[in-house]
Amino acid sequence: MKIVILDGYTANPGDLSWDGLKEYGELIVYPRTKKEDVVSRAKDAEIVLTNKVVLDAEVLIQLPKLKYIGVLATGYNVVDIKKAKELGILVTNIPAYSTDSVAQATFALILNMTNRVAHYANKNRLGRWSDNDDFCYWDTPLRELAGKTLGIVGLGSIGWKVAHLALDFGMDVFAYTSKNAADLPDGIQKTTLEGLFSVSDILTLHCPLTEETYELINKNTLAKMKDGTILINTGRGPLVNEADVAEALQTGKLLYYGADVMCQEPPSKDNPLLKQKNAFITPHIAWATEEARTRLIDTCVENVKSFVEGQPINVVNR
Ligand SMILES: NC(=O)c1ccc[n+]([C@@H]2O[C@H](COP(=O)([O-])OP(=O)(O)OC[C@H]3O[C@@H](n4cnc5c(N)ncnc54)[C@H](O)[C@@H]3O)[C@@H](O)[C@H]2O)c1
Ligand SMILES: O=C(O)[C@H](O)CO
Repeated sequence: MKIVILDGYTANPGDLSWDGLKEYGELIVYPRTKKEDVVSRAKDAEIVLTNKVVLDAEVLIQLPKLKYIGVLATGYNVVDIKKAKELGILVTNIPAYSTDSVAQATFALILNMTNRVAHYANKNRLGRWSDNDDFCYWDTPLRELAGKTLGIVGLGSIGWKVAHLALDFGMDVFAYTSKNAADLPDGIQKTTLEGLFSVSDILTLHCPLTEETYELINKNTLAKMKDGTILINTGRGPLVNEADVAEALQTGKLLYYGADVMCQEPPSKDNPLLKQKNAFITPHIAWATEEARTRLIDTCVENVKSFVEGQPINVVNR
């Protein structure tokens, strides 16, 4: 059995090991693969593993030996899962490996906006505090989270964890979710999408990228939000229309945009959000703690083992 990893570098830049996979076949690990090389690299493989290399219908039909795609991520929007199913290719993902890390990163973005730690540390390096007349100074709005309303789109593994952290901060928590209101823990209130837009001081996106959620945040939905809403996106870039978000940041409709993901990754240098003073963008690293990447690789090996043994787990296209 030939196993090909198309873009192994980000999950394992050298500090972890793919050796667990060697038990299940001949393993070839490419650090990264350009679009034009995908078919030639994957064509003899029964098992292909990808994090962000796109396997769309056009690619899949050129891979007749392929039996299994293991997505090295929770979000599996890079694979055309319907076409894969039609072709008899099983697709799995890695659920919940980075829940704690992504929830932490979500609050890192939020707390950066309320407390601006890097801003003050940088100014103080330049002598701003030393030159001050009083024992303290601030030149950004300082905000307390307690009593503010957090709106969550998608109450899965990450949304759930974020909700609990928010409750611990004393926030009021609302969620747009298909779960029954009665099944939600105390303190998390179910609402409609419209309801969520109108109550949230901070709105955070934790749903997958699908046809339904593509550009969920756009000119029209932004208009339904409170003036000065904070928007957080650690889900996927295309959950928002970036041009509309950039405009909302300029008009003040959005106070801040905090994102770990962008529509194009890496983004082009002229993406307006990168230069926007009230946008704080991290380079898709919420998942990338050593702890989470270790769990990712462990689950990847479990997924491949289960597939090879005929009892596949974490299948997303049954
Ligand atoms: N930035 C990162 O490093 C990083 C890391 C992990 C995951 N992610 C992204 O976060 C997403 C969520 O991860 P998770 O582990 O919580 O996944 P999950 O599958 O546990 O939860 C997703 C939730 O979204 C809900 N959902 C689906 N469609 C929806 C819709 N239209 N409206 C509202 N809710 C909807 C699902 O029912 C589910 O409860 C992933 O799909 C991925 O895109 C990003
Ligand atoms: O979905 C995920 O797991 C992260 O975005 C990393 O790819």
